[in-house]
Amino acid sequence: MILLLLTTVLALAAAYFYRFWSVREKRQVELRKIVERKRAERAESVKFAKQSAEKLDVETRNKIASLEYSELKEGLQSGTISCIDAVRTYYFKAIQANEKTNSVCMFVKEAEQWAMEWDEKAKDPEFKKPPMFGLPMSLKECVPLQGYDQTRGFVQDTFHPTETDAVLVQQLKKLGAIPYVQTNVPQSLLSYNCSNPVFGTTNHPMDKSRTSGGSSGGESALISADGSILGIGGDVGGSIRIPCAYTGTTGIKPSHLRFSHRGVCGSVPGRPLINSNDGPMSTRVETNVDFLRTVWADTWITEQDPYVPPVTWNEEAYKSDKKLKIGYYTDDGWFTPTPVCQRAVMEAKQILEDAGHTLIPFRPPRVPEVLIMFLRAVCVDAGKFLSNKLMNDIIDPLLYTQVVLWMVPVRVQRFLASFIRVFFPRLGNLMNAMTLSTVELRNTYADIEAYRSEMAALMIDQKIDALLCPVTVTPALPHVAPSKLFAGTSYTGIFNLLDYAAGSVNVTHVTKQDELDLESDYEASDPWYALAKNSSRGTIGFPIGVQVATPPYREETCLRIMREIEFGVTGK
Ligand SMILES: CCCCCCCC/C=C\CCCCCCCC(=O)NCC(=O)O
Repeated sequence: MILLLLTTVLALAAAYFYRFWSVREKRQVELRKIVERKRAERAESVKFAKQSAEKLDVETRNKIASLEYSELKEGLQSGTISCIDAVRTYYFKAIQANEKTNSVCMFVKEAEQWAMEWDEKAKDPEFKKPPMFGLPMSLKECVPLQGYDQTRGFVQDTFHPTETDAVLVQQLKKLGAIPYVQTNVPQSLLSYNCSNPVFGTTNHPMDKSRTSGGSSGGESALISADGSILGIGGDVGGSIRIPCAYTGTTGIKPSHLRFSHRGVCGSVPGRPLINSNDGPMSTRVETNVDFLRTVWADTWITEQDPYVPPVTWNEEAYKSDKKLKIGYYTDDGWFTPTPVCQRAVMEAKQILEDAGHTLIPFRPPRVPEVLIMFLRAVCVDAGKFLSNKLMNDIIDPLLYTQVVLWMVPVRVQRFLASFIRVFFPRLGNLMNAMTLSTVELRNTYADIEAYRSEMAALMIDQKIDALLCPVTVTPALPHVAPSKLFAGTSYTGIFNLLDYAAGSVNVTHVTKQDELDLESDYEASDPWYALAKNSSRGTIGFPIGVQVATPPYREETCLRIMREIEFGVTGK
């Protein structure tokens, strides 16, 4: 009798799994066909951009291609450069950068037409050129651009072009900027590598086996390979700052309060307290400054979206010579960064002290707990939304570790945590991160609000204007590592949890001595430290950035400090 019952149960289970597997296989075949169509569409768009770029003579192209941001802007304003020539130059540059990095999702064909329309308008002597007249700009793929997909790396979201531009894109178009290319992202956006089944894997320009970071990794690869002069990324846990740090570029995530989120869908909708925001990325801090100074010159954004407070650019704060008090830390007490990431902070500290600022040791309290709050609130529903989407898609192999973690039922995670804690305490603790109930989630929201108050009090009491710290724990990682090393986001995630402005700026490069220090001083005391150590080997010459953070509405001070660090490093 028992044997019969057992056989029946096993047969039913096998039938269920067979059905599940065959339905999924059928869907996978459909999805693979969609990928083929999308890739063909991308190949067409590359062909179009190539043909357009070839219409420009090589001499003019080389001249425009060699210009710095301010020179290009000036040339467009004075009329020595036409919008169409600028767009064709940047089509050409992006094609070349893409061949090296696979950073482009789609070229924006309409960019040609928009450029010609602006050139036509400029023929009228009465026409007043808008401040971004003719500037080619790259956009992270998830930024809503009318007529183009925002797949976020999901095959199921291809061929669903958005009908309305994001408020920021509307503003950019009005200001004369020309979006000419969409750049790659990791599937789901919730990762700091850059790979998806639709457009493939984006590579670091210095080494194909490493990632350019994520989720704005298409942007960082394109910009650092000289295929874009200014791009828009997005950041909910480091997605602007980590790619910038990995590639030697610079970017800032403003507090989410300063941009509109109308019609914008991040990695997980319905996420009230871990705030994502768009932000500029480029090779120079002043390019980012110019961008934010222009889009915040008036209250246009607030007029389109009443939820955005009418706070305009504060030039006084950016230009101020008031000496600042800056709290710094090289180790957040959760994940000790590799020696080179700590050295970068100490060098930036020295630069700021030389400029007359006061730097004091400061470590945000209870970072291990903060990381749990961050992971719980960034996933919101323990990964249910994402795992449902992923189960109906082709899953990118570089995301497997993370996906498995989202698939394991939370009660099982909690049960396993008590054993895992014995030999891998840090993972054991994080295995309590995913929420079990709405009660737990509400408590976490309350904890985040309390933490914001606590940090505000600490900084006000000690009169601290800004914080300086590592961006992350290693130089650019091999593609597969970020999904295993999500614990390394404690340095960036905390500033999304606090909703601070936070930016990343290059300070140094990995040296032979850094590699020796890694071998002698960095203990591989658990699997995460071992992975960080192993992955950091062979990175001599890779760029290393630092992070500057300020409370909301102090983006100008954050940029001022970033600019001072950049000046101290480059002398220009
Ligand atoms: C072991 C316990 C289970 C935990 C499972 C957690 C899986 C990892 C989840 C989140 C990792 C967060 C990484 C964040 C990287 C930066 C992403 C970002 O800023 N994205 C932008 C966006 O989403 O818009």
